Amino acid sequence: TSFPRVPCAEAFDVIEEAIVYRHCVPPWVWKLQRWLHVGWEGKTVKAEECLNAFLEERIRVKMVEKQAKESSLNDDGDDNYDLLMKLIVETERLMGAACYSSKGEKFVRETVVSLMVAGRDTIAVALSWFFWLVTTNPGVEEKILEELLCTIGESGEEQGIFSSIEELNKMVYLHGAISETLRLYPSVPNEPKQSMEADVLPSGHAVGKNTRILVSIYSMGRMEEVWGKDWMEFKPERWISERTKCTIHVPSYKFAAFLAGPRSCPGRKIAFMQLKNIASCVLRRYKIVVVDDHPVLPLPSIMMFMKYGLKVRVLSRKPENK
Ligand code: HEM
Repeated sequence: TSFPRVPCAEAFDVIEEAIVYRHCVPPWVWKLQRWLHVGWEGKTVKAEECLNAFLEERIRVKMVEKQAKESSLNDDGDDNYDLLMKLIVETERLMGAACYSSKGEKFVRETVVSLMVAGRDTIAVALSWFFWLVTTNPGVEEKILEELLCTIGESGEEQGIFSSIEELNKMVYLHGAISETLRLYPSVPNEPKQSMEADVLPSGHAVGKNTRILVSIYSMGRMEEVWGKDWMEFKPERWISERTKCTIHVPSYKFAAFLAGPRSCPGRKIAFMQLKNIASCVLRRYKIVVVDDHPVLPLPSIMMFMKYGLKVRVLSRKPENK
């Protein structure tokens, strides 16, 4: 069986590929293609129209919801909004209602696209690599399940797993397994940067003005001098202090999956929350078995996609309850 088609998700894939494409051809080529609506750029223009129409509709629905909430006689001042509602409210507050109607909607739509680019495939690819690593290291899977049982007990299943951030924070071993996944298979494997001025790197290498540098986050996670002789091993224990049994703080210049410095990922905490929640919901209910002889290889791209996806069998852990 195959999954249902989701046109806006397909449009999103085309737009993401355009980012890679534009790095591979001279700018005049893709700009001309875009102007003529041909080639990959022709597809991208259509994909943008599809995605924009989807987002405009979602924003319109949210605006109606917001107005209904504001005019409701029972408005109790509850500001427990979802992210999109919050974004609309804040944009309106900062721009003023008049300016919002001309520029605000575009701003909200573009912000949503940025968050989707930043937070969609990064999480999806991290989960693929996580499930592959965990299910091919059964000892790790057992320890995660044990930790889950200690943290939320049997009843957690009905309650939707974690009931608080405190509970989530207790999942130290799972945190280690996710960090270890991102060390070996960072969702963003390479970071291209360009120098604005000539400089000298801490290593002593001179860098000229306007020079392109490719930081390989993938290689940094696999350097013996940084991670030790066992760098190839998938070891969640690496992230846990033997003395305190708590998560060890690893500086972002060593573990660079979320990059370091002022432009590092602001979604890091949300990412860990999502990854921990999804990983434990799935592992608790299902045993994932990777199909024999399925080749698991990274695809050279802006994201650490699996070249052939991850083919698995999903077995219920509690067949008697089904
Ligand atoms: C496993 C998950 C994630 C990883 C590995 C990751 C990694 C990164 C990296 C390496 C960057 C720097 C990109 C660059 O400068 O070229 C970045 C930027 C960013 N990330 Fe994440 N990210 C993840 C999830 C998320 C999520 C869930 C969100 C938000 C919901 C998010 C929001 C952002 C934003 C807004 C930026 C741009 C920051 C800026 O340019 O100043 N990320 N992320």
